[in-house]
Amino acid sequence: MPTILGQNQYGKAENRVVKITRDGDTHHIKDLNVSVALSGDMDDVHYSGSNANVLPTDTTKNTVFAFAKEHGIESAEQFGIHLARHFVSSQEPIHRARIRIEEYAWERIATSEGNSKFIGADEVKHSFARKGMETRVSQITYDGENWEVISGLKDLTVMNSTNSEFWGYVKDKYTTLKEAYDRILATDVSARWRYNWTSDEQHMPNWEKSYEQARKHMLHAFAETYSLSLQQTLYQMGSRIINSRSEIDEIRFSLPNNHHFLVDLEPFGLKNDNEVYFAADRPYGLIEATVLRDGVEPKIPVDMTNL
Ligand SMILES: O=c1[nH]c(=O)c2[nH]c(=O)[nH]c2[nH]1
Repeated sequence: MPTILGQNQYGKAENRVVKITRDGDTHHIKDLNVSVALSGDMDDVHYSGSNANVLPTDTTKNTVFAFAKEHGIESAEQFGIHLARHFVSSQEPIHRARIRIEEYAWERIATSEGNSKFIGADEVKHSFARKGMETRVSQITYDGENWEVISGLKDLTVMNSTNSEFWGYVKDKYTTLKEAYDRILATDVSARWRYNWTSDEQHMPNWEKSYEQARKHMLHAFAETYSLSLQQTLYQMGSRIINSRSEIDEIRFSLPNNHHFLVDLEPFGLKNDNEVYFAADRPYGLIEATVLRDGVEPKIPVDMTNL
């Protein structure tokens, strides 16, 4: 044989598993990206195509999701140890398992007012923002006379682990979506808001405070809205800002609907009680709209991605 097989490994990469643990109405999230790589007696499959030693990569994916239910996710390390031990000890031909895990950190959306039935002391029990992801953006335009200031943010990832439904939609012969009465609502907020300040340089808005307040109102509205659609949540987020910040007249959102699908664990004899989700990255719904102070002209471009 003129060639020989060198190092090899296989498995399912990037299994996006989200586990919600419900402690009464306080929820906890574990959000992992788990990649499995197995190696062992795999000469035959490469040389002759015999799959006799091959545990399918699809099975390694199922194992990740089933283990999230069966063993929980105490820590990424503990979860990885369980998985690696399982593959090596249950499959004779597999001698080595490498589990790589990225963990995405979430923090609770803090609120101050305590003004809603969904709000605890100072944290919402089921609303989270991904740590350290967002970027603040601004665009300043001046023609020698007038200013236009548009500010905003992108990649602010938020999640409600309950208080979201989606049903009553149009159904045609291609509709397969099941109505949802308790789903995860997650999005990466991209928002741009326009200030009505145009010329009086003695009376500029306080940009820092305004940004901080707009962001806060947006997050509170996200957390406090019992959502029947992402469109409804979007409108609530926008109108909360317009109603609380007189210096802002217009806000435009681009909100991907980051789908979380409940994993079917029945084939493994496990019940999935809204605990283990597959976080899909694409395709995603994309919900976009402008919210305006009544009577003002919209000026933020429909396609604001370059803004
Ligand atoms: O909040 C939603 N809005 C939609 O328009 C939509 N469409 C869909 O399939 N799921 C959802 N969710």
